[in-house]
Amino acid sequence: MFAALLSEVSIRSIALFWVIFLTLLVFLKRRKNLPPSPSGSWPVVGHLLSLGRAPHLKLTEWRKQYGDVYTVRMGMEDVVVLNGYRAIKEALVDYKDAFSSRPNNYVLNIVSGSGKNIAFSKFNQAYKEKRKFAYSALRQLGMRMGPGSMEENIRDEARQLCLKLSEQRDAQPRDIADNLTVSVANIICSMVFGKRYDYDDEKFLELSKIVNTLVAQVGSSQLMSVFPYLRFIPGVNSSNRILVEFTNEVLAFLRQEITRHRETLDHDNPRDFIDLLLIELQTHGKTDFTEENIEWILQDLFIAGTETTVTTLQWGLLYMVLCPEEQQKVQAELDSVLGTDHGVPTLAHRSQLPYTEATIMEIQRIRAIFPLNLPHAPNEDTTFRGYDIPAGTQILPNLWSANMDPEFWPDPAKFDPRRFLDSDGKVVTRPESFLPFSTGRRVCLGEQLAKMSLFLLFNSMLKHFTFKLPEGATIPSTDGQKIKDIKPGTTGTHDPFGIRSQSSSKDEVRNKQESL
Ligand code: HEM
Repeated sequence: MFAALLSEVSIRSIALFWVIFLTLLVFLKRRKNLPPSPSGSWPVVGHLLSLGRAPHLKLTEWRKQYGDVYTVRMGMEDVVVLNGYRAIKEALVDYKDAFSSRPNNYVLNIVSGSGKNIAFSKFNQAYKEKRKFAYSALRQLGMRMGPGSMEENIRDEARQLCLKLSEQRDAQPRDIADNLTVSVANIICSMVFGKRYDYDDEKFLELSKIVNTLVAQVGSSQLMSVFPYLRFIPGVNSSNRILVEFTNEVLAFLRQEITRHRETLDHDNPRDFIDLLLIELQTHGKTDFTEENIEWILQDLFIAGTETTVTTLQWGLLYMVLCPEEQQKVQAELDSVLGTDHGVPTLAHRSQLPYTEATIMEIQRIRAIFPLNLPHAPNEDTTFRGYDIPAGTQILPNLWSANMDPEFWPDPAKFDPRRFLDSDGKVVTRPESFLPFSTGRRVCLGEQLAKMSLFLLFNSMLKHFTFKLPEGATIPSTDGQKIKDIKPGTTGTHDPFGIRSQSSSKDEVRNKQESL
């Protein structure tokens, strides 16, 4: 009986302890002074169930009710969401010293050696040096003129791409994503290794496959970022294994290239990105930036630079297919400026091709490939708009909400390149509420390269081909809900669609292959 009484007392004490503990927890949480939070957060999972498969849409919808800055619970973690151009710019530009770090993220730590690269590095001295080195190397390569310049390398890829597409012209309708991936990955290879690979080079195909799988795996492992303990569950931990294995394979490949470069390095004649980084490191060696960082930075360029550009091109072609009148306008402008003399355009044509330029901007506005940007975090406890945001809190700048904001973009779901033209028909420079590459300290490092690649590849394809859906095909959806696997920090892809690339007007490839 005594034992029974004791156990009853113990149970009561334990229950009482939990009541007090949970009350204190709730009380302390309330005192955090975080931005408001939507209702409907569940224990353990938080708002995850409400966010669904296209969180950027739900987060944009919540903006109407909870304002530009609010807090959601991702699992057990508070995440502050920034909506609309003003709040995003204020945080990332006006408060750039505060909001330039990255949060801890289990999956991103695996693929970045816990921040040894640039993209997922915390904001510290080492980050500043890595970014400065990489930025200056990209600039030097970008400024080279003539053969071997970045522009010439991209034009060369554009020629190869058009040749490949013309070989496949009479074949079955196809998803040309693989061709685009080869072109874009080769642009990075030319820049980083100083060489390109053939379309059927096994080593190159293997590298592309590994990089693609890695990017896809990061996308599908986001639940593990929220609940890292899932990695101990059999079945789920296979994605953990793939992430580790493939990251190591990419690094091993890059290490070989770095060794090859070091052995043949000529300080007076840097050939490519690796040479420039090695020289920079040897001449101005810094303690916070070592040779190990070089391989992680190179991996950054492949991971951040390939799928992003390919997905944008795919969206572009899809919109051209769905809006044939826009496709015709772009082709008419290309024809009027390039005539039949130029196989592929040059960057010098840019200023003469405003409609084409505006079309590429509209593609990037209407389908932001990083709708929720990469996650940011405050470097230290920060007061923002009257709220107290602790250091390390995950911040999601909802780029989608800016790019699709009806205040800046009337009828935002309509594909209309004219939004980016002024009354004189010139391209509006630096339009507000247009943030495909984000803004502030962590703005995309490859923005210039990406813009060059998009311009030269997109226009070369439209110069030589008209893109159509196969006869009888179901019209692919561009509904944001259909963008698959969009999670913070990953790119989204639309459903694969078969595109038939056809010669324009006269049923022939527009320019003969010799002129390509
Ligand atoms: C259409 C193509 C691309 C788009 C839309 C894009 C977009 C972005 C965005 C939104 C970010 C996150 C910025 C932030 O955290 O606020 C980013 C970061 C980054 N991007 Fe890009 N990107 C593209 C292509 C490229 C290319 C071609 C490269 C390099 C070759 C590249 C390298 C990087 C790197 C290294 C970062 C991390 C920057 C940092 O944390 O300091 N990106 N990009």
